[in-house]
Amino acid sequence: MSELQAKDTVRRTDSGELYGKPGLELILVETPLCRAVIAEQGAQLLEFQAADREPLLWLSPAARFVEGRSVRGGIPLCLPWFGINRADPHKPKHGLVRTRPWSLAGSDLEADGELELRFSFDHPGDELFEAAFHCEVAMRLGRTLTLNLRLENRGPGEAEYSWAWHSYFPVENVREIEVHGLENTGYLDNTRQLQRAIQGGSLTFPGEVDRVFENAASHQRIVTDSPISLTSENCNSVVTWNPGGELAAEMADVGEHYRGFVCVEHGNAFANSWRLAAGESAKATLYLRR
Ligand SMILES: O=P(O)(O)OC[C@H]1O[C@@H](O)[C@H](O)[C@@H](O)[C@@H]1O
Repeated sequence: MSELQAKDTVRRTDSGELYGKPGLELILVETPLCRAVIAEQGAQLLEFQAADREPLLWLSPAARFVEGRSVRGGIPLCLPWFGINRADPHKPKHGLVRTRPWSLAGSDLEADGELELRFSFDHPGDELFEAAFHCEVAMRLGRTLTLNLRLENRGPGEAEYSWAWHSYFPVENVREIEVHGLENTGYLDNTRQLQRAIQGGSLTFPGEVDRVFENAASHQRIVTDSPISLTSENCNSVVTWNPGGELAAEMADVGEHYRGFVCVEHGNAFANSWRLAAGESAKATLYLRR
């Protein structure tokens, strides 16, 4: 539907106005179906709440809003490499797009009341990541949150991309929740130099947990009083993370708040990384709701 109607529900604001911490430009969406806050930097969704539902995403009470730094919470997109850059560990963790300016390329209010926002990002190719690429993220904001990614390799040859939507979900106490949907799946344990292990039953978080599940199922459920459902298409890796108390104490934007979130991240990393030929593109989708 019309861009005009979308304008009535999409407002530009900033982190000073919304959180009392100036620093980043934000987009506030309010429709009869949901409320969302998005940082144009990184096309990072910070808040999403469907009408009559509890908030879907966790935004750290200690989050910082600084240009060039990722905000702790919501859904940062880690790309074109996930985690530590294995070729050069001195490069920034989780790639470069989460801390860069993106452009809001368009918005449409659909007939069913859902709002679609489209963001785009172009990387020219440089010393951080040699291949040029183009990235589009479409957010469909309704009762369900739907994220679509399209990534196009614009480099002259084949390039490898690993990435994830690094989603932070709110929980009352991370020690009391379970994640279902990863049973009997192999993982790389990032707390033990990526040793391989197999997840037996449901996943729990008694302390630091940092696991990369390759070739994972496309559906998970975070079991709390108000469960969260995660379904993806063409995301073959799932990463689960909570730093636990000791590590969190060293993270200024987490600290004592570590109990209040769990990360269940969908993407394609490690064995599932995308190898794209020159000019080739690939797509993935994530559906989240509670
Ligand atoms: O602090 P960052 O760079 O946002 O990363 C947070 C965590 O992100 C997770 O995805 C990784 O598996 C962890 O190893 C990492 O610590």
